[in-house]
Amino acid sequence: MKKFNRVFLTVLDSVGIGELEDAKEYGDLGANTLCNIAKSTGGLSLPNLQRMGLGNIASIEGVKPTDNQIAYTTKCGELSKGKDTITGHWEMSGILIKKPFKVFTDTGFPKELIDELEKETGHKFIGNISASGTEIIKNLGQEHIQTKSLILYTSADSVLQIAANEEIIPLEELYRVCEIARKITLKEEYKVCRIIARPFIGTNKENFTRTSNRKDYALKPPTKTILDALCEKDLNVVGIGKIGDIYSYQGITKSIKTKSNEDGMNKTIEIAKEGSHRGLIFLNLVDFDALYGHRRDAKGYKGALEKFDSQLGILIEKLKEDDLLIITADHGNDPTFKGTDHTREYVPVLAYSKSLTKPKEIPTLKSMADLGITILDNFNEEKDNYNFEIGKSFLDKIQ
Ligand SMILES: O=P(O)(O)O[C@H]1O[C@H](CO)[C@@H](O)[C@H]1O
Ligand SMILES: [Mn+2]
Ligand SMILES: [Mn+2]
Repeated sequence: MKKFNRVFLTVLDSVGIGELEDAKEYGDLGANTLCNIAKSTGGLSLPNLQRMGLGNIASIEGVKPTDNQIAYTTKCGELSKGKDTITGHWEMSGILIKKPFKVFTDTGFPKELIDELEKETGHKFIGNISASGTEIIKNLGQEHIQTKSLILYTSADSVLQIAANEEIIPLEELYRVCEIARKITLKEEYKVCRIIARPFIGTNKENFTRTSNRKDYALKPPTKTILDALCEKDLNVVGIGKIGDIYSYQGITKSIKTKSNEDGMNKTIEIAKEGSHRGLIFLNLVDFDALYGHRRDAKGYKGALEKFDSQLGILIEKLKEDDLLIITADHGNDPTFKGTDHTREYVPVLAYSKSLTKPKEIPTLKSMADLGITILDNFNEEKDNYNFEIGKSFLDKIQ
């Protein structure tokens, strides 16, 4: 079987491709991030994804199906209970989340938790509701500047987010507060998946802008992941963008921060050019989700997809014969859908290498873990034996 020297796993954060069978349980019937963006904006122009075969996975306005696809294509479901970033990425690395992470969407956080936070950090907190991050800084930013109280909020995800103006609360102080919040919320009754520092700048609600100094403090993966298994084989596992944060730096040999999708792609292209080091280059492009999906900005989302597509052309060109590129997503976030939260969807899968002989459509994958297991399979030697609860390799199908 053909093996690859490096695997580039690229997660287009929130780029779903249609409702999953259980979408109803999530209130997400009808969600389809890619198709609805295309429909509502007069079609997408994605020449590189088109030649890879994206238009063969679903009917996307502007993206034509092709008989000469250059990548293997399919879509992939999610077995875990949840539709957030951590659940999706952890599933890719072999972890099945059976019990959804704790959320405080409808209630806000209990008073006891806020009291403890105030006591331990020496700060006051305002907000404590479920909100869109850009809206809440608009609404409470002025009060925050006047009183120096920190803005605390949640969403439909299992998150406790703390927003503060960088000129009022120095970044290091915000990070310190988030670390304390992380410790407190390790208690079972408060156990949210992530604490997120949400720094912003600006002087009034017209110009408050969040900065790229966002920092996530996630729970540690509960068990060994496929990333750990790769590290144990002395392979490189390079996390680009928020990958490091998502895995609490477990199973990562090198982490590279990024400022934007464009920056993430540029850094990935640089690595592609270098062409050494066996292993996994794991990239997350979060702008799709954070700047456009949650903001319900279909036009902006379209622009980001088209920008990605143009950089993808460069990446494809720079990849070596024995590199494998897999493009996928971690959940949906349909900007034409109600609310401002993620949507329970299939994700696209495109697998490309210069050395592939006859790319075609392959059967739908049941679990995102199939991606991780395929990567592990790629680096596996006969003697190796790993026990992951989920995941089936499709390496034999993409030869
Ligand atoms: O509205 P903002 O702050 O961007 O929040 C979004 O980002 C967080 C983490 O992905 C989630 O809470 C989601 O709702
Ligand atoms: Mn995500
Ligand atoms: Mn999100």
